[in-house]
Amino acid sequence: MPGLTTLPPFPEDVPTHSLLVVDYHLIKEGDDAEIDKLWDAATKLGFWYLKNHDADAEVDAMFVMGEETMKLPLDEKMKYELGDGGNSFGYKAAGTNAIDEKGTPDTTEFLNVSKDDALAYPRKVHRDYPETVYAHIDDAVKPFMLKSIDICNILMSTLNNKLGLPKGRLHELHQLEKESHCQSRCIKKPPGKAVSADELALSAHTDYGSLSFLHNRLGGLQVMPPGDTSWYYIKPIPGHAICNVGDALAIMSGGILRSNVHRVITPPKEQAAYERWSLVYFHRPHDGVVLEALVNDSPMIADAVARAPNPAVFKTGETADAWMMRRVRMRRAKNMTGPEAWRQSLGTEHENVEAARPVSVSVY
Ligand SMILES: O=C(O)CCC(=O)C(=O)O
Ligand SMILES: [Fe+2]
Repeated sequence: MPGLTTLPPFPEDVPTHSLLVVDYHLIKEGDDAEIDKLWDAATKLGFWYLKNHDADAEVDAMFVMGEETMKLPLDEKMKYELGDGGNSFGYKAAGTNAIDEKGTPDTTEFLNVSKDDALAYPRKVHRDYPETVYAHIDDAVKPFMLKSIDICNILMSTLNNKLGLPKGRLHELHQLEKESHCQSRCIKKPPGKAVSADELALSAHTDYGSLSFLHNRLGGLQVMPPGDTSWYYIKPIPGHAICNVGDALAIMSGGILRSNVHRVITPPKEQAAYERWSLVYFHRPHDGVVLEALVNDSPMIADAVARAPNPAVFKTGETADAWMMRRVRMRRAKNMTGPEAWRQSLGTEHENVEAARPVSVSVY
């Protein structure tokens, strides 16, 4: 099982970025100092470790489900492939996403399960999934989703209050009962070809949605901190999830919350020879929510937008649904017709990466 295999330790001698460690229990209890720490993390880098999340058993069960699914014959998995139209639920085969504007194919497989399909099971909302998903719907998929949703909701409402928004405002835009692109994602990356190669598994991106609740075992995830031009590994720490802010919350908050650019490359040093597994829950606004800064709900947000060098970024005019589908569609290798297609696949990383390092978008 991916979570339990003995893996080489994360090396000490690679450039690593430390993250603040936020204690979920303390956040839930409303501890002021811990809430300030979360605020610091969400506004400065947009990434943090989350400890005491009590989701380890659910995460391990999802890795079992993910491994069983990835072991199915390719032609079976292909029955559930996402396709090239912008759908993000189902199986993403290796080689179907582009990692650059030239259309270089990726090497990672995903299994994305919709929150709507999982929670409505046995009713189908969006699509069917491989039999392994249904075999584990009650012992893995639903428990993982429900736990992740609870955690994201608590973090989000804490940020809601710090942003000076009326109580429950962000919650109104992320209603569980409404259809959304919320999903779990299991990712499998094959062993790297060369120990030293910076082979890209996921090219530089920002996450589409509001909050991501990530679990990985091997290194490979990297961030480019604000104002920096280098990539730094985020060290996986047992029992610590990695959380990050996505574009939707960055936009709604007028840029106060940071959706930081990140990527995944071959795990460092001896870890490169191993399969890399990761698991994410993506918390996203429900379909139909227009992505724009909540300037009428918070003076703090209104002020941030008024001072922004490019306020247009915070009034996209696009719904969460359209935003997601455009970006997913334009990352497909088949649709990658050049720089304009690549640009359309980007979210706020366009601004972040361009500002920090103009060459990195075209390199990766
Ligand atoms: O696999 C990881 O560590 C990160 C995955 C990620 O960034 C994503 O799926 O958006
Ligand atoms: Fe990501």
